[in-house]
Parts: sequence; C-alpha cells; structure tokens
Amino acid sequence: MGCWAAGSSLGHLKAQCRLCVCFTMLLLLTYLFYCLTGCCDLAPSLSSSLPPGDRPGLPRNLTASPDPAEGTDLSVLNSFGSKEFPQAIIIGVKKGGTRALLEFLRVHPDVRAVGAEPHFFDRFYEKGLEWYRNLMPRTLEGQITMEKTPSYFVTREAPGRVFAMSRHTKLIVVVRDPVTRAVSDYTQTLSKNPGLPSFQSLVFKNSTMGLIDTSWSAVRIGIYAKHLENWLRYFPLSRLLFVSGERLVTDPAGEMGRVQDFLGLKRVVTNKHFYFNQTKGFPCLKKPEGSSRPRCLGKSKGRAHPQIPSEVLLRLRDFYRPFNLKFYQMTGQDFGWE
Ligand SMILES: Nc1ncnc2c1ncn2[C@@H]1O[C@H](COP(=O)(O)OS(=O)(=O)O)[C@@H](OP(=O)(O)O)[C@H]1O
Repeated sequence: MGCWAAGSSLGHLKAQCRLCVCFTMLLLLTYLFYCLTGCCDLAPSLSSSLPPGDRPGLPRNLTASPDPAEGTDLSVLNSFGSKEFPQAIIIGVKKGGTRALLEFLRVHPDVRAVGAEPHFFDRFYEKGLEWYRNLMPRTLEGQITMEKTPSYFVTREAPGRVFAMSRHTKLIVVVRDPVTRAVSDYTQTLSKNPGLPSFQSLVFKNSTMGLIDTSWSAVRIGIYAKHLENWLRYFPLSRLLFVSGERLVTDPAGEMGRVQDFLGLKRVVTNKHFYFNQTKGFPCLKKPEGSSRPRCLGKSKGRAHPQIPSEVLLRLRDFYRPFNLKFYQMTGQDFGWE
C-alpha cells in the first residue's frame, strides 16, 4: 500500500514537471512570435523623444516609440526593425548628381533610404519630427537611415533645424561646376516650361554691363561658399563630406569609396557594381536595390543641355571664380572648375 502511494506521488510529480516545461516552452514561443512580428517595438520607448544619434547605447529595436500613423496596420506590424531619424542626409546640391549618389548607396545592404525627397527641413518642418521619422524605412541594428533633399543646402533655416534633430547628423554635399550646374538647372525648368526665356536673358541683370543676376536661383545655388558658411555655423567641417559630381560620373567607385568611409560603412559598393552605358553616357548600376537587372537613372538625369553662347558661359565662369576659390579653401579640396 505504502509502495503504491510512493509510486503514485512520483508519477504525479513527473506529470507536473512535464506541464511546467510545456508552459515555459509556450511562454518562450509566444515571446518569440511577438518579437518576430515586430510587436516588441510597441513597448513604450525609453528615450524615443531623443533622435537616434543622441540615444546612448540602446539596442535599436528598443528605441522606437509607438507609431501613431500606423494604427493597427498588420502589414506594418509584420515588418522588421524600427523607423529612425536619418543619421546621414544628402543636403545638396540641386543638379549635382544627388540621385545617382543615393541610388548607388542604396546598393549597400547597410543603407536604407527614402526614395522620394521628403523636403522636411525646408517645406514641411511644421509637420513635426514624428511625421518626418514616419517617412523613413525601417532599419535593423547596424543599418543607416538616409534621405536626400538637395534644396536643404540653400535653405537658410535648414542647418539649425537639422542640428535640432541631431548634431551628430552626417551631411553629404554633391557639388558640380556651378556653370554646368546652372545650365542643368535651366534645362530642367525649360523641360517643364518650353516658353522660358533664353538662359542669357535670365543670367544677366544688365547684359551690356555683364552684371550677373544673383537673384536667379540657377545662379544663386552655385555660390557654394556662401551656403556653406551657413552650415558651418552649426556643424564642424568634419561632419560634412563633399562629393565631386564630376568624379561621380568618371570614377563612381572611387567617390563611393570615400562616401562609404565617411559613413563608417564597409566598402561594399565597388567597381564591380558599375558599368558605363554608352547610350546613356553615364555609369549605371549592374544590380540596383531590389532588382537583378542593370539599370540607369531615368530620362530626367543626363539630359542634353541647350547650346549657350560661349561668351555668356565665360562671363559666368568669371563671376564664380572667387567664390569657387573660397569654397576650395573652406573645404580643403580643389574641385578643378576652371
Ligand atoms: N550615373 C548617372 N546617371 C545620370 N545622371 C548622373 C549620373 N551621375 C551624375 N549624374 C548627373 O546628375 C545630374 C542630376 O543631378 P541630381 O540628381 O542632383 O538632380 S536633382 O537635383 O535631384 O534634380 C544630371 O544632370 P544633367 O546631366 O544636367 O541631367 C547628371 O549629369
């Protein structure tokens, strides 16, 4: 009888143990499931009001705050990672080659970028930082969030606003010979408005005196030294990288090497990612992000420019020379615009 009682209580204990193990497994599996579906992100953030660059040592999936714009959208809950403020922004310049640079960077597995230009720091600042963060793609730990809006470089308020988001933001400026850039800018406007007056009638305030009209944005944008002064009030030079728009065409892998170093990324994007497309006249990607087929940039990039009288271009070149020299001095780089 005593023996039977001992055997029965041992059996009972075994059953309890099995139940215990099952319950623990169930708990673990539930936790795993929630983490994989991104629900762990919904835990209240420890420091979500701080931008990413300013959050000390937290795993990135712990830093995301609840996403009001997403509501209960299951497709979003199912995605991995979290939305972060950009740690690096291509701030300019318009027609410098900013799209090419962003598309080349997107090949890198550790770069995630918004495709469209957000224009947050110039046009939509009143929408607030959370609106901006929600535009960003989700990133995993170790990945960099990026965006490009070339008009930031010439927006007076932009440096202070970017600084207010994070003083650690890395800034990339793609610069191109200001004369060619002005013609490229004009070509773009002309494509939207074929009735536009000629380049020469817009570039001069007084053509007989040869006075350049600096109020015309196509001219003003190219005075790089002036705009850079504005950024240097907030950011040290070490936080900025100047990419040569010319070299981005002639040696894309070389420029990409510098950009990846600046961003603290492994040099993944190299020569083997590019081929020169003779028809386009530009380097193109063998395998752009999300595609296995070679692709060049669209028709609006690498357009033929209208013929501008050489004396007009010479006058414009004279106008830019002192500003270019100042810019070389400020950046410590000679871009070779003659
Ligand atoms: N790989 C490649 N393919 C095509 N185009 C290239 C490339 N690399 C640089 N570029 C030059 O980029 C110029 C357009 O500059 P952005 O992309 O900064 O223009 S924009 O401000 O976003 O409208 C564009 O100017 P245009 O030639 O005047 O069209 C190009 O010269």
